[in-house]
Formats: sequence, structure tokens, C-alpha cells
Amino acid sequence: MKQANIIVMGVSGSGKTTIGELLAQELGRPFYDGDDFHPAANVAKMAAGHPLTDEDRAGWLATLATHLGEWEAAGGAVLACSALKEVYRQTLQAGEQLPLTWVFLDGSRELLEARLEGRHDHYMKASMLDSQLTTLEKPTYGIRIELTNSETPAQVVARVVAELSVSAT
Ligand SMILES: Nc1ncnc2c1ncn2[C@@H]1O[C@H](COP(=O)(O)OP(=O)(O)OP(=O)(O)O)[C@@H](O)[C@H]1O
Ligand SMILES: O=C(O)[C@H](O)[C@@H](O)[C@H](O)[C@H](O)CO
Repeated sequence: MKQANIIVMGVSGSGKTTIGELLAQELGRPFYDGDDFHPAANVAKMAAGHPLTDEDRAGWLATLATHLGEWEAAGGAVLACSALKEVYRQTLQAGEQLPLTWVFLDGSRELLEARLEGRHDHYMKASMLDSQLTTLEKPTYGIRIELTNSETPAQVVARVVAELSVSAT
């Protein structure tokens, strides 16, 4: 049965992959990481410390939009994707028939920086945080999860699941 996809969005370090994977497990849905769909040139650019432009992101978002349509038809998935600007979110929505469910992980600069500095095995360095935050247009719809220093990923996912059940009623 066709079911809307859930997109876990936010800047680098907000926990999209961590929370998205656990949420998918909890809901019994497949998980996809938007980062796995970036062309190699985009990854190389970010790893070299250069923010992506709208043009760099266009093909990537179009590819994800196509996949979203397929995943929706297959029963719905959870996708971790930065989706920083409104126009990017519109591109993603265009691939889908049902309204996407947005889960926005919102954290302070200090929290995000600490997380990025604590992560050593990733191409995206803490120095990219400012450009991510400058690009971010916070959505005014969907589920917003304000991140705290004290909650475990499992606790964050429990909050998301509770909000999903409220928005489903
Ligand atoms: N609730 C949490 N409490 C503490 N640390 C967390 C929590 N959620 C995620 N982290 C840690 O924060 C870091 C960033 O998380 P993650 O890689 O999932 O973010 P991301 O948004 O997918 O980042 P990117 O877009 O750069 O891939 C990781 O080291 C992760 O283990
Ligand atoms: O739109 C973007 O700038 C990118 O998607 C980034 O958010 C990275 O993919 C991610 O942070 C790296 O892990």
C-alpha cells in the first residue's frame, strides 16, 4: 500500500543518520541515507571544506525525488536528508504523491559543533557548520524536535514516534 515517506532533516551533525536509522527500525520501514546519493564530486567538495551550491545539489535532489516516488509506492521509507532550503523540500515533495512527513532536528550551534567535533570518521568537518546554518531555512510545518544534550538517540526517537502518532490522529 502507498504510504508517505518520512524525511529526517537538519544540518550536518543534527543526527539525521543516527535518528533516521533507529526510527526506521522502530517503524519497520527501510532506511535510506541521502548522503549515499551524493555524486562523488559533491562529497569531494564538502570534504575539501567547500559548501555545496544550489546547482551542486540540484541533480542529487532530483535523484532523491525519483526514489521517494518508488519508496512511497512500496509502502514508505525513512530518508535522512539535509533538505536545508524550502525550494529543496519542494523538489523532494514533487517526487511523491502523498504529503511528505517532515521531522526537523533543530539544535543550537553549540550542541551541533560539539557533536561534529566529537565525530572523527566523517568527511564533513565542524568548519562547515556555519555555512550549513546560513543555508538552513527552518520549516514552519511538520514535526520539530528541539535537541538537548541529555537525550539519547532512543529517547529522541521515542519523542518522534509520539509526535507521529499525534499527527496521524
Ligand atoms: N541523541 C544524541 N546524543 C548524543 N550524540 C548523538 C545523538 N544523536 C547523534 N549523535 C552523534 O552526533 C554525531 C552526528 O550524528 P549523525 O552523524 O547521525 O548526524 P547527521 O545529521 O547524519 O550528520 P551528517 O549530515 O554530517 O552526516 C554522531 O557522532 C552521532 O553519534
Ligand atoms: O545539503 C548539504 O549540504 C549536504 O547534504 C550536507 O548536509 C551533507 O550531505 C552532510 O552534512 C554530510 O554528511
